Amino acid sequence: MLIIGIAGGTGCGKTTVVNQIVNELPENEVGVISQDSYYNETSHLSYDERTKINFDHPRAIDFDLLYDHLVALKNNEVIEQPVYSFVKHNRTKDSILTHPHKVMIVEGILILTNPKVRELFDIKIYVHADSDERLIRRIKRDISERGRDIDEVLLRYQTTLKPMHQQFIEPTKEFADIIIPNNRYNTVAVDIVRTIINERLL
Ligand SMILES: Nc1ncnc2c1ncn2[C@@H]1O[C@H](COP(=O)(O)OP(=O)(O)O)[C@@H](O)[C@H]1O
Ligand SMILES: Nc1ccn([C@@H]2O[C@H](COP(=O)(O)O)[C@@H](O)[C@H]2O)c(=O)n1
Repeated sequence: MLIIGIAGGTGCGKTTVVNQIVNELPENEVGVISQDSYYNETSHLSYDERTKINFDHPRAIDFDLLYDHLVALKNNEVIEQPVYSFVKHNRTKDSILTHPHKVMIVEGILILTNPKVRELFDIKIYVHADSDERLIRRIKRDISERGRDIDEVLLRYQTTLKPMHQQFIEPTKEFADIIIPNNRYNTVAVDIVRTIINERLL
């Protein structure tokens, strides 16, 4: 199994890059794990308390569960990937049966911050987009897809997104084997990554 970690700040285009890679690979050979599925289970908190969580800090993520799931997949076991709701700020009661594949892609803002999880990646990729570009994309996406309004996104950006990006996310660029510049759609970089995957799969 080849495990690829794809990190980068919110709105840099990780999900988009993953989809571009996946679309060009045979369906049965690739599986995707999202770090967002591994936000801590917080049912013991009220909705208001959950809105105050710093979702851009590594301690918001259940890295132990993510690590155990990746090891299980490596051992050819099927896992139950949790499903996360950005509207409820919590895991739902659902899970997705995720089967091991020749290529497993793990994407998320903080996945390169955890040393144990980082060690499991055969290829580490960091997607870069400038902060103004990421903010614009985040505003549009959170309003259209995640039930937020402009004030919520901007407040979160100033109080947590920006400082956490500088403290935890941007520094993980140094762990990357490949950095993809993604201020514009970068089909050349995606082609290169796909070629590397195909070579490793031979
Ligand atoms: N290179 C790009 N240029 C313009 N818009 C992009 C680009 N990559 C992604 N987007 C858009 O930006 C938003 C956030 O992208 P997404 O892939 O969800 O980022 P991430 O997973 O890193 O948060 C989406 O609406 C997506 O369509
Ligand atoms: N309840 C939540 C949980 C997380 N977020 C934000 O999601 C971002 C990570 O997802 P990307 O797809 O953008 O990589 C992260 O910046 C969290 O602030 C949220 O808004 N609400």
